[in-house]
Amino acid sequence: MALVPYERNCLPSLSKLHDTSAEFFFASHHFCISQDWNRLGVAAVVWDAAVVLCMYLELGQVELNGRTAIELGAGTGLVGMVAALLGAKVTITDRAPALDFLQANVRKNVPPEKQDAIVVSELTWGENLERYKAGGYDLILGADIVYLEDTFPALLRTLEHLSSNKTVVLLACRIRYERDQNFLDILQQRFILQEVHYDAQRDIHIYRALKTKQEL
Ligand SMILES: C[S@@+](CC[C@H](N)C(=O)[O-])C[C@H]1O[C@@H](n2cnc3c(N)ncnc32)[C@H](O)[C@@H]1O
Repeated sequence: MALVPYERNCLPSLSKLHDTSAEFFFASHHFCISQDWNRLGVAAVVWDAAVVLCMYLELGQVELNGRTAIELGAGTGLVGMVAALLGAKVTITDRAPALDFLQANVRKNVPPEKQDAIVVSELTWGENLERYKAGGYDLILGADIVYLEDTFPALLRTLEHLSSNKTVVLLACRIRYERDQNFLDILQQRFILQEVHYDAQRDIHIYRALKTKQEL
């Protein structure tokens, strides 16, 4: 059963959707990501936003080496794994039903010497946030996590809880509906928001959010 309801025009192309694996080359490493749309829905396919965020991380414009990062709504965990291979210590999170699949992808794709750089952990937005250190991360990563209006207040609370004044939030988004833009407008009331990248081929925007004014 799908984890969350979906809308037809939100989906990756049907051919990609039913592939049981997807292959990528990032951070000098070959990834073979297992996918299982039929069993787990949105959390078990690699979305274009994840691919574009990995490409952006590879550009080196964000320091990852020795940094602590957390990925929200990680799905297959591709972004978090790439961040770890680029030098970060990463907590890769999603809702409980997605975690076994996510953990299996991490075990399968991350070389043994890098496994210690990754922790897979449950984080449902807005819930039990005290389990995660307030302001405890240098970097917060999210690919295609702005899509369910009901979750927007909880997602905002989560971003606020995890961010310090030095945290960089990177959100890779396809803006499908007015409500997605509304979330960014609300985010902009609490964070300094800037579009830092746009992939025209895949129609994915990357936004950087910072809690307070600082040197960009
Ligand atoms: C469209 S998928 C994106 C997955 C992955 N980031 C990617 O781009 O390939 C949205 C992800 O957000 C997660 N998600 C949805 N609602 C959530 C919530 N309330 N708390 C935590 N994660 C949630 C889903 O389980 C899913 O993995």
